[in-house]
Amino acid sequence: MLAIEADALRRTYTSRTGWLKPRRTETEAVRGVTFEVAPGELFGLLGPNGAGKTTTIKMLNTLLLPTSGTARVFGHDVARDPVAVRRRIGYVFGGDRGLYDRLSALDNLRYFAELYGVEARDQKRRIAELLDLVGLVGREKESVEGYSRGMRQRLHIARGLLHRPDVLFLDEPSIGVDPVAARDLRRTVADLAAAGTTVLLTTHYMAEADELCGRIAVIAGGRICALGTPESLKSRVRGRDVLEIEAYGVDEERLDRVRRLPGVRGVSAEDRGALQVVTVQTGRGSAELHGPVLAALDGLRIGRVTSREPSLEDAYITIVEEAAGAADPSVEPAEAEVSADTEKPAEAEELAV
Ligand SMILES: Nc1ncnc2c1ncn2[C@@H]1O[C@H](COP(=O)(O)OP(=O)(O)OP(=O)(O)O)[C@@H](O)[C@H]1O
Repeated sequence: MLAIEADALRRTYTSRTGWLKPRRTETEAVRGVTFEVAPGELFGLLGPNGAGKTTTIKMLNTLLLPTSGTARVFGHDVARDPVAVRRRIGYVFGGDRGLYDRLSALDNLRYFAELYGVEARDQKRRIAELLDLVGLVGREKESVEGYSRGMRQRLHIARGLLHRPDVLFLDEPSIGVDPVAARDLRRTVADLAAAGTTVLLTTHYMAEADELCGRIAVIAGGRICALGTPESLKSRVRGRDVLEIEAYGVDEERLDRVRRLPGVRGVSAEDRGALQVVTVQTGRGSAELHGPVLAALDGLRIGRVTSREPSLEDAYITIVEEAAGAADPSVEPAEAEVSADTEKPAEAEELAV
């Protein structure tokens, strides 16, 4: 049996804007998403801001009703049998919500164990196991107020696992976590999957997705635009070389000049402190493009120039840009079926089972 089956899932949000003349606005957040996750798989959902990742997760974990389409978790339909689904899942989201700061980690876990209906005789052993899994042994009696972000995130994961869920949804777990703590967090997630828990992870950190995920779905504009192993996604940009140029004061005009050069397949720029890093994807063995690219950036102070193999991030940027290019705004997506009972989100923000 599959751990997760999403079949043509759609979700349209309806909101009212304006005070004197209220208007109904519809946002098609998820527009027909289909994928399957096998038991024990570590599956990644990647996509730009507003792509529909959280909405997809909220439909799978029963916090939101789909507008149309179906989803099942270990065979239980999320809309028809939400209680059975909730018994099999845990949900951990990034950020600061969801823990009691004044309480110790131990008391937080005891409280949530009660809430999740963990049998009294199992609680002590289960909490000890989880503190060990997330590396908080020795710190469990300290109040959470004094915890770092990384420690909080690991405590969140322990909380999400108290009732031994078969599937764990991790929505941007490493947001705001420093690199060392993020590495520990990745180890915890990898251990979890190795022990048989199915994990559905969303992240904006490509290196994290590359290291952890067996398969990845890239979602943009509410649709899946690529699905496969990290290697198969990277193979989309295989045969390309990546040129990275550190520069100061990069502007759109110069980037456009680089984009227009023959042999250039993609260009992006990212702020890194006072400078920008311009990433140029070119055909393989295109050392001859170094000169023209630098000439197109003429007038800027240039730092280091390096050439490297494409990464998952390069593949991801290409996939998302191609999807944005392919989306034709003049073509209306198929009609969404908005019915009264799917307009309001389910009340529960916490998953009590
Ligand atoms: N409650 C809501 N009411 C109206 N629109 C919403 C609501 N929640 C999300 N949206 C819209 O739905 C779209 C998808 O949002 P969603 O949060 O699922 O994206 P995401 O991929 O998780 O983004 P991010 O990476 O920024 O978290 C966005 O356009 C967002 O503005």
